[in-house]
Amino acid sequence: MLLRKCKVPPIEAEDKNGDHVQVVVRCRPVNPFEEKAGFDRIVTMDRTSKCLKIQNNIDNFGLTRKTKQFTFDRVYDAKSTQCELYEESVRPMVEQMFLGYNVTIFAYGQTGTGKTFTMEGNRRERGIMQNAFKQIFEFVKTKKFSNNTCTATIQCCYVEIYQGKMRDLLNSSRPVRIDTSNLKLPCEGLRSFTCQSEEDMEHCRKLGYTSRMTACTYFNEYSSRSHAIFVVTCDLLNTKTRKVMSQSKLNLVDLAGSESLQRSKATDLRLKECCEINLSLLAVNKVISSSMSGKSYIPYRDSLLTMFLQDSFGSPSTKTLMIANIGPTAFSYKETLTTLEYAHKAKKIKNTPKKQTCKLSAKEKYRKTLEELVQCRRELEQEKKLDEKLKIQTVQMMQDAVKVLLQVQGVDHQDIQEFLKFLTENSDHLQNFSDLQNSMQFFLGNLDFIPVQDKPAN
Ligand SMILES: Nc1ncnc2c1ncn2[C@@H]1O[C@H](COP(=O)(O)OP(=O)(O)OP(=O)(O)O)[C@@H](O)[C@H]1O
Repeated sequence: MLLRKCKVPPIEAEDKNGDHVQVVVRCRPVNPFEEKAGFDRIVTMDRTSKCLKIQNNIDNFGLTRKTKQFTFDRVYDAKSTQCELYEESVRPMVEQMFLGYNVTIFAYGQTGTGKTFTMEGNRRERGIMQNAFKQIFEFVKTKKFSNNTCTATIQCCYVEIYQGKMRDLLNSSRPVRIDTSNLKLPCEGLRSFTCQSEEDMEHCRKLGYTSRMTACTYFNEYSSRSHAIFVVTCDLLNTKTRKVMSQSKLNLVDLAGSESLQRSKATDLRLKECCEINLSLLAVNKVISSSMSGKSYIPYRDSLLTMFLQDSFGSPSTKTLMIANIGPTAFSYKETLTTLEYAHKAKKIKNTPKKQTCKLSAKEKYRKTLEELVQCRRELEQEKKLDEKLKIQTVQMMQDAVKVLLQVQGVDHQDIQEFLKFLTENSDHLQNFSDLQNSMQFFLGNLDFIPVQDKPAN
């Protein structure tokens, strides 16, 4: 087991494991058209080594077969389930929203590769959205029951970008326009709904989904012709002090699919849509390239999509997960290779400055401590039995975390002192593994709600 000890400040700001854009690749099954035409399967994956290989098509002389290899944060082959993808790659990202981060999860790839299936699911399998709604309300309920010091306000809205215009998918009668000065939601006129349950959110999703622009194209019977962004905002309020403890959001993005103009055989409106989609995806590509090369000017303003998602690329308060969807056969070799190269490039974007030599701000330190504890709890849950060394280490880690918080400016000292007391009194009575887990759960449940002001630490 990998049990990392919480560091007592100063904590070095360079994060070795998590602040790059996370990139996973998902390959859909062979479709009936590819099956019938007998296209070769050209993509192979190894989930353990996270490595993916793609073979090129045999050239005109049938001579060369070259293989290109890529490594990503995770790879999912055609047999992988929605549930596996969610549990391994998405759940830890959504968890970050409760720590005050803005989280963006987006599906990218050629048309017909399964972006909408991945995000919205179908009648048989829940997609990322439904699973995220469940996770959010599980969190809200746990917190409300574990202590009554906090309330969470969860709101959602659903917007589509179609042919360079924004449209509110939950209220199409009102005009919507971009407003980047509004940090919480870079939009004006977009209607937000307050949700009390997972079902409320699902209702909004379904409502928006049915209003989306779709059309039958050469590649996909139900092709999305727009970029759709479902935004969940989460405001945590301390009921005792009435202070807002954190405001964060989750962007769930189903991008329209890229298409080769030549191969798509599109004409008229479909052709216009196709051009518009490709242009906005090119703008995303340029933003990724500029963020990666550390340029000071990032061309966010090149498209509505990049303006709306501005804080998803290269911002220190954002965690981003890109799901690159691809097809498995030689039918789309070129497009698949382009998606993989693009995704590989995105993997190099860092959401934090390269190296910070200054100390972390109080809020960052607080978040980091919570992150370490959440990670520790996850690792603990995978353990089969509790040994004495593990117990001592974990309790020590919780105590260190409390000390970190005590040194952070703006923390409500009285609350933290209470936890320290709780830990000291209880550590000797931890008899078994579930005691330790409960204690950790209790600790995290309460710790999450201690307000921290964003002042620099001493
Ligand atoms: N992993 C998968 N398992 C089973 N079916 C899949 C999978 N991925 C995609 N499909 C099926 O492939 C078809 C195309 O998927 P989908 O519409 O989600 O593609 P898309 O990338 O969103 O396309 P577009 O960009 O044109 O909107 C659908 O019928 C979908 O159910």
